[in-house]
Amino acid sequence: MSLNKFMHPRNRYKCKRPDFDALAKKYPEFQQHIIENEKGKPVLDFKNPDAVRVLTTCLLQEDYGLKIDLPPDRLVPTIPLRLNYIHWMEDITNDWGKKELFAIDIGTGVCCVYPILAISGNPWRFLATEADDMNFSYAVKNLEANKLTDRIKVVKVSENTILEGVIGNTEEAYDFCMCNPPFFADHFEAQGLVSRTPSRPDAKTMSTASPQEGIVQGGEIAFVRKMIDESNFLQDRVRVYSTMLGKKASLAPLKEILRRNKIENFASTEFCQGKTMRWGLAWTFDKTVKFPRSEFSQSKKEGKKSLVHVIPTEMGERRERVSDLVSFFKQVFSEFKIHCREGKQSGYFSLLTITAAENTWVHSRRKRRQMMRETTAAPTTATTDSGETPSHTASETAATHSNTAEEGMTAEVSAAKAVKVSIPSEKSDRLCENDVQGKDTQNTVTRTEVTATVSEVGENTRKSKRKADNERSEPSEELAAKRAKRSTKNQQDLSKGAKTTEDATPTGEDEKSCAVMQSSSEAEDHSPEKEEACEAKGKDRPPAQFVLKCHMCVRVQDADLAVELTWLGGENIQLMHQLMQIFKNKLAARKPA
Ligand SMILES: C[S@@+](CC[C@H](N)C(=O)[O-])C[C@H]1O[C@@H](n2cnc3c(N)ncnc32)[C@H](O)[C@@H]1O
Repeated sequence: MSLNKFMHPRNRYKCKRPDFDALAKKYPEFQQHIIENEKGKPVLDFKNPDAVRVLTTCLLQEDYGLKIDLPPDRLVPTIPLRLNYIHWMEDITNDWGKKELFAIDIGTGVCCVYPILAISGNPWRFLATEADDMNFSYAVKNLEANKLTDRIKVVKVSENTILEGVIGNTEEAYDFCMCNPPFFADHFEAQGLVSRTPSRPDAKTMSTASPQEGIVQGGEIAFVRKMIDESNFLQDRVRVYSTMLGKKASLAPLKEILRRNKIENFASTEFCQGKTMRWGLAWTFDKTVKFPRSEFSQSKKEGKKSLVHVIPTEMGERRERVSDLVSFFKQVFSEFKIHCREGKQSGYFSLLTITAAENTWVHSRRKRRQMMRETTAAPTTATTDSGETPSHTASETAATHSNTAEEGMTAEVSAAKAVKVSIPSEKSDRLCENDVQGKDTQNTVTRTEVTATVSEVGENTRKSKRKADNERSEPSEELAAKRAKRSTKNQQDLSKGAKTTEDATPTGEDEKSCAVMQSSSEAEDHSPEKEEACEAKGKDRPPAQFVLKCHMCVRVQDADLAVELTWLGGENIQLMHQLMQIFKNKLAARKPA
């Protein structure tokens, strides 16, 4: 999959890819490396390091007016990928109210690629460091040949230091530093023999880095750990420290190191180009610095339209079958008046399409709230742990509790304060009957006592509650008109159903099950003909107007069973999240077989 759509929006190559035809006509050295692919299109052989080198020198000449000399046995910087990092630094520093920035490039390489690209679009200056003799002399030569020495100063450094030995004894302050560290711990890793799984196809490009450029003891994690240590000593001598990472797996341990060093203000991002992905990590000791949000993660989050819940091993060990689980879910559907149509099934999976005409799970909560109010109208005693009368009434307390637990949204529960509410045993029986218990709910209801938790719930929960409350207060015709409008939209969403599933960019296990889902024509077909055919066969027809429609896949996953919901349409995706939580709670509350 090409990642170009996630290239930085200002990357000049995002919409206008290098024109190989035009470059070949203008630069004879480039022409030599052009081959025709099977469709007769001129392409470059990216596995040939000479071809990659010539592409970089031609682009630097054509688009930046620079004459750069790149030696044959050193890393060739690819320009479009490098630009993403520079644009990220522009985004970070954009609102500082200062344009003329002074920055550091750690390990600048043979042509100071980051500084030369960065100063072409910004009034910045750079201090560039390099530990390798050959790289250093090429860097000096290239800067001189292009008259850039007044804005970029390159210094030869010892490889035992990263920043401390360079700026530790000076007074100068820098706005930011950037770095493309050696990624690998040894030759095996550098050749892709360690981290590349056998199932992955061969890399489309060859690394052109020499060992001194690509390999460092301990790999990139060790290099950046040292950088973090040194930053801890240098503190705000550099306002923002940053680095690129070659492996996603390095992000989590490095973030942990930052946390352990009590560096709380940090951010990561993705640099995407073609089929290549790199990661950026930045941190600061300055609390006023605000890091921009990563477009890539954001879009992945928004595009994620399926939820998977694996039923815990203890239950898997009961040798429960897919069909048992489906029967269980059918009871839940009937309790919540959710229409269910069965699709393909085997001993290993079962596909269902579920349609809810109304949000019965919120209604059940309302009913229970009402019941709680009635309950607390009777004399109750409510005390906090400290023995004080809580400022919340018992009914509010119980309602909040029920809201948090049962609505099952991903509410951020914080500042929890336990309040014990005594409820007459007869009433609590009624509560037990309907209550949804489970480990996720953290709620305990006994015959004689309800231990409720007064919680601050996250903004999401509040918003959705506000929306529900507004709807409740709307006149019924308005509500009906609104519902009808939504329903039309839902139908339109449905006609895009297959695409929605594709957009979900599933990974790993998700991918397998989605593939199964997409192959199920019955589950996908929502045409009126199909609905009528169902009716003719005596099958129940799904409601034409609905608040939620999704696919459900119950399947064997390793030793366990899993249930996956994939959004097809409805009021909002939050309803699917709520329903999944209801399922989780019901699953956790059922009695052992
Ligand atoms: C992966 S290359 C990056 C080169 C260039 N910045 C680029 O992006 O193409 C890493 C560079 O860091 C240099 N290097 C390694 N350790 C260093 C250190 N402690 N200080 C400065 N440079 C170092 C290497 O010689 C090499 O040129």
